[in-house]
Amino acid sequence: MVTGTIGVIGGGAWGTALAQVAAGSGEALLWARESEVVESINAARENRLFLPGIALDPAIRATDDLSALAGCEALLVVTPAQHMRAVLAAMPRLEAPLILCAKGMEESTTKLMHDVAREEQPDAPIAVLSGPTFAHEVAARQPAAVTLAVEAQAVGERLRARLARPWFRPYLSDDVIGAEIGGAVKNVLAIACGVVEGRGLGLNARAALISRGFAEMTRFGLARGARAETLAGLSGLGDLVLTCSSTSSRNFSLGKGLGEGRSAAELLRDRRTVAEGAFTAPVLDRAARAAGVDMPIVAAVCALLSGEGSVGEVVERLLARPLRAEGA
Ligand SMILES: NC(=O)C1=CN([C@@H]2O[C@H](COP(=O)(O)OP(=O)(O)OC[C@H]3O[C@@H](n4cnc5c(N)ncnc54)[C@H](O)[C@@H]3O)[C@@H](O)[C@H]2O)C=CC1
Ligand SMILES: O=C(CO)COP(=O)(O)O
Repeated sequence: MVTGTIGVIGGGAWGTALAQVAAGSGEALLWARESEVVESINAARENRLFLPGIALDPAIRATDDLSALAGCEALLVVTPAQHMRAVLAAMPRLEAPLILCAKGMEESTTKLMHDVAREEQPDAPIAVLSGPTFAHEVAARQPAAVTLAVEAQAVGERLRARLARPWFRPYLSDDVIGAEIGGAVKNVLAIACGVVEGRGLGLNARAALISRGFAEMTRFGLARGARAETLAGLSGLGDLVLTCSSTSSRNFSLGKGLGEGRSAAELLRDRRTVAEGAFTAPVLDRAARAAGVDMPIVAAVCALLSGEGSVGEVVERLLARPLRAEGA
């Protein structure tokens, strides 16, 4: 059983919500880049910048000193995907388990987060925590379930015991690749579903897009070594359904703006919060083409983000694709 302090790297909405989870059975020490986040958590028990209005557990302490987390018994790594490598590289060599929580792929290398973490911290056991979890609901202790994927079962059981709450249920898996691919791909598909909403294309179109998007996720996942059952579980289909259904999703909201005719540049300018799908889309498109995997919805999202076509043209291109068998 992991009984000591859990470190949380990243004081955005999700890092703060996970600190709330970890603080339910011990101390959570959260590192945030922004001094105002550190001050607001320590002085007011609230993250006013990224998770306003939620009272935080007194067992959460915040720090701006990354090295202070080196002695923690396990570390939840919750920076945006593009910043994870730099943050892990800035830490001393770690042996405590790293629980990766970002949903994305590295732009410069097309690598998944566990590959990046292994390169930067080769001695640390790696776990992936992913699933349908809006931060504000988890932080308010509303019921949620996640996939906790770890290759070493004993490590997984220890982490699950430390993180499980009556309202937060981790389901163990050993499919680290599958858990990561689900979370990364669903963000891109959520942008596409937002476009459907913004353009007023209807609920039938959205359901079709979720199903055909899931077929793309499955094709890509299987090509990269994921298991189909993981992709159909909490971290894949579960998170896809959540994120494709609500403006609480930053990715869905971004797509909705695109569907309403606003440009990606305008929508992404001056953002404080992260919409990971905007970074993942071109990387995923590149990786899919390299692997010979057909991902037309992902390609359509890329075209919209890069301004290569209007919403009308991109939708028309998707609908003009040849008709084929459902399983093909
Ligand atoms: N918010 C949510 O409901 C959920 C988010 N996630 C994932 O968690 C990850 C973090 O997202 P959120 O906590 O929502 O972030 P957020 O959008 O609430 O905040 C942005 C975060 O990015 C950090 N950041 C910005 N520039 C940085 C840099 N140069 N180096 C390191 N960090 C930097 C900020 O400090 C802040 O922590 C993402 O991969 C997201 O997909 C996963 C599940 C739920
Ligand atoms: O990953 C999430 C829910 O599981 C959060 O989705 P957004 O990043 O689109 O807000």
